[in-house]
Amino acid sequence: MSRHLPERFALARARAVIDGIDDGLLVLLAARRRLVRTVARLKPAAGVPPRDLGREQRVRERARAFAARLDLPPSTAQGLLDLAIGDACRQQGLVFDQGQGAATGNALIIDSIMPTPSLLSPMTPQLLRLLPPPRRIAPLLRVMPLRWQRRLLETGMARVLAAPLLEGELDFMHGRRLAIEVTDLRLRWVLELQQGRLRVTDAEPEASVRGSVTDLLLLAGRLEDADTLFFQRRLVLTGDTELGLTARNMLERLPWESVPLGLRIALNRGARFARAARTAHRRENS
Ligand SMILES: O=C(O)C(=O)C[C@]1(C(=O)O)C=C[C@@H](O)C=C1
Repeated sequence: MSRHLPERFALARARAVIDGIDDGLLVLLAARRRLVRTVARLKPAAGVPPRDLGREQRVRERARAFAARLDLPPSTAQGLLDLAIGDACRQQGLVFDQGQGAATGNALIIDSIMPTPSLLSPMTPQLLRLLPPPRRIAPLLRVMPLRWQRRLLETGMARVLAAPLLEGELDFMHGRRLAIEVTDLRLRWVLELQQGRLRVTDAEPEASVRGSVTDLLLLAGRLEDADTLFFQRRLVLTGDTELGLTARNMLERLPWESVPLGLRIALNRGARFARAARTAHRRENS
């Protein structure tokens, strides 16, 4: 029995992380539902039918193409999207037939009047403006318990920083505490290197890196470099300058190629999306 102990322990840990990821999926599904509510309100005024099979088709095709790049079986992506679209249909009182997506009841199907993707792209900023800005998403994130946030973050960092961690590039963090503050999401995590892994701790930080979720994502997705972000004060360093600067230099040298491809794509897409949404919101407010 005891010879299985390390494996049992590792198994329990891995399952706990899976639980955290499942929670993340549910948070995203809840966010999708909120947007479906907005879309449902807009459709009658926009003269668009409640059920839109063309759109559903495109949603599925996008998911299939993205899944292929992530090495995810197409049927898994298909199943997930069927679930999300089915939920959105029920939410709007539309009858969802999983097979062909044929709507019954009162829902109108006027596929032919749907805009082609090329006509859709100029609308993107308008649609993006409908997304809640990060400060409005903050309360939604707070429903995710702190220990789940920690688990997600620790797992994410372990994957992104696997190579520098192995090569000892983060050894300067031993016993040091650096905070990452996501200002618009009102989130803060204090990081410390413990037994070769970056952990989130409750201790007070010695230095902090502060920025908006979009700018931090742009940095993580390599769409902006640390130098520019710090120079433009979109990222701000406070506290122990030496620790902060060492962390900053490390970020600068991060071997991006060593980050798993799927994660790189996800970070890059997430960052582009966040940037486009921010630009759309800024235009609206200017
Ligand atoms: O985009 C819409 O109009 C939605 O209601 C959302 C959604 C979806 O889940 O993606 C659901 C039903 C529509 O037929 C098309 C798409």
